[in-house]
Amino acid sequence: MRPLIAPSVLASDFANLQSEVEMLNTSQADWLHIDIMDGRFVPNISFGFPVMQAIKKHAQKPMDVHLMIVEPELYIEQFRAAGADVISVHIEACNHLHRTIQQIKATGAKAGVAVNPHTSVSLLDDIIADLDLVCLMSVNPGFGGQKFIENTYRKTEALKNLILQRNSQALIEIDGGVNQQNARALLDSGADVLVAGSFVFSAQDPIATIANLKNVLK
Ligand SMILES: O=C(CO)[C@@H](O)[C@H](O)COP(=O)(O)O
Repeated sequence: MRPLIAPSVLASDFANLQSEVEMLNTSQADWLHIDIMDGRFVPNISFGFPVMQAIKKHAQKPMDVHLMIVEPELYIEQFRAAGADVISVHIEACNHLHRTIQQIKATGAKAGVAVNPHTSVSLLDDIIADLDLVCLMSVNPGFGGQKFIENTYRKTEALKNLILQRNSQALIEIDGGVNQQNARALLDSGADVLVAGSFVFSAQDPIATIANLKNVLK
């Protein structure tokens, strides 16, 4: 049911990862958003396969994996084996995006493309029909806790139009700076999935915060 809520585990307490994942299991979160950073595509390093596998062991919800890495095609099968249900690669990181999307689908995972704030969604025109998800970055990727970029509303509308035009089934995911203030307007612009990291994990009551996001249209 729209919206899907995908808390970003990057903002969780890594020293208590099991209990954070168990908290998400009991919440109204739909997916767990997993940010993989390589220190090359983005100026930060997050975590890799062992941590993902540890999360998967306790997670009762699909893992939505956002690859902020160069040459993602080298690791798709490994991410799937580590428990990814949705795999998104950056358009800016792929020389052969169509091939990489087919590679993701061949593993049985859903295939997504992530788009940096400066990249026009018009570049997705010839791939949109093949996608399950487009992750629109509403901050520059690499860090949690950044300020939401307002141009995202316009971009979401443009992407929604493209999806309708091309008869695509792709969901629109918004990632970065999402909170209770902008959630409603994002959904009105066409968003389907809201990623929220610091807004959820720095809240006094993350379960209630997730519920409020989930029910923002009611
Ligand atoms: O991909 C990223 C950052 O690169 C995001 O998933 C952030 O982790 C979202 O965190 P908040 O902006 O909600 O704190």
